[in-house]
Amino acid sequence: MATPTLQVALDLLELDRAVEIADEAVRGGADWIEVGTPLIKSEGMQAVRTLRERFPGHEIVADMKIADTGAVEVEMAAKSGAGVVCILADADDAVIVEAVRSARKYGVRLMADLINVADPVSRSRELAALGVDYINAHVGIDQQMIGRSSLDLLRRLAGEVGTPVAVAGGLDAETASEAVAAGASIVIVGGNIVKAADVTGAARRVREAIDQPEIRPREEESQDAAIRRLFEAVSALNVTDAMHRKGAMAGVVSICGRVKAVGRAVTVRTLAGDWAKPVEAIDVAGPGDVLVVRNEGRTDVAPWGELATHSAENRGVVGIVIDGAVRDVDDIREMKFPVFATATVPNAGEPKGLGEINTEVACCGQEVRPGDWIVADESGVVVVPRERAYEVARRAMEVKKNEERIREEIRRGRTLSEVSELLKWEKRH
Ligand SMILES: O=C([C@H](O)CO)[C@H](O)[C@H](O)COP(=O)(O)O
Repeated sequence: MATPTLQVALDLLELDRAVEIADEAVRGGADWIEVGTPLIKSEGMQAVRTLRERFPGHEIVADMKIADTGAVEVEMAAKSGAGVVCILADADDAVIVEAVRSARKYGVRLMADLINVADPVSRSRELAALGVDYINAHVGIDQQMIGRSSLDLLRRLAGEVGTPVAVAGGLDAETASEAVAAGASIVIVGGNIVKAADVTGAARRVREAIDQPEIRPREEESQDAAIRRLFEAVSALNVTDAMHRKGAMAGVVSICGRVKAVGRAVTVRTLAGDWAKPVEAIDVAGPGDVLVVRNEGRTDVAPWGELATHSAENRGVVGIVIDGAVRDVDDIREMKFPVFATATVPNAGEPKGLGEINTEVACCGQEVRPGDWIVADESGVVVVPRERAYEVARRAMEVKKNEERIREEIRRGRTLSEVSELLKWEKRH
């Protein structure tokens, strides 16, 4: 079998950064350079021309995702220097046929992107018959975030399609190996190379993985375990960024400084200062849960203190969030237990038992339902609706990865404004 091709996908918005990253990726062993769809939308065909000039020895792939006017769009990309042009597999046959005619005329190859195709095997056969050169088993970035897998798609095509098959969608060194073993001849990697601080190192790891595929047995992981693993690896900031800057509680701070809590919410609504329900909730909670207490928003009386914290810790509870005050702060700090509150106050109320456990509560500006996920650290507390938890956790990890490259570019001397291109992307009115 021929050595698989490594295609690096430059899904960036800015050409200078893309050229720099492409250069580093090529040094790590990337063969083909893909001008990603976001880059084409941001910089137009100039991105294809520039990369063609800067990398004369490498194939340039224009990820046009063509949906209409097949001939014209292939012509644009071909005349700008692309050798491979991407079209949506789902485009009408009329578009595909025109794109193929144009590709033949300008001496370029067509890659059909299976993103969102209902019957990938029969569509791939149809596309091959229409003259498409490569099939790309691609699961898009938004689809990856809800758990779709490009390897699953690739495996469905194995042995069914005559044309060379590419694969794209969240691949890294480990999954790139699996992709080659599953029959991919072109392995496309975007984020896991271009977002790395060390792009060359990341590309090299994928290169080695596809040249000498090594399949390690994968451990099964439940969705809950994956959510927890991802949330534990990111910050509360990454999580709110992933939620379009939403979900953060207002005015609640960490009592113990640098601590972190990740878990599902057990909610408590209590009459101000009535500490019976918060303490009873410890027995309702299980290991890995976070108690979220609404104390009517009052800060003059504490429904929580050191003894409750001890009891919660023993039970395996991993954090407490109080829309209200806490006391025994010195003892809690010694315990380094993650307690988040809006205030501290010495006096407790009485255990009268007025309130509810595990009903919806409004806490510091956020609705919290039992089972919602809480991610809390020194910057504050973020609530993630339970039905979106997996997607948000995946997106938060992407935010974190993205920041790795930005941090590296700042370290090299660019300003944050330059890296983020703030002026270019100011909203026009
Ligand atoms: O085609 C892509 C996507 O639709 C954005 O344009 C990506 O290039 C492709 O998914 C590869 O990127 P990663 O999924 O980040 O590896």
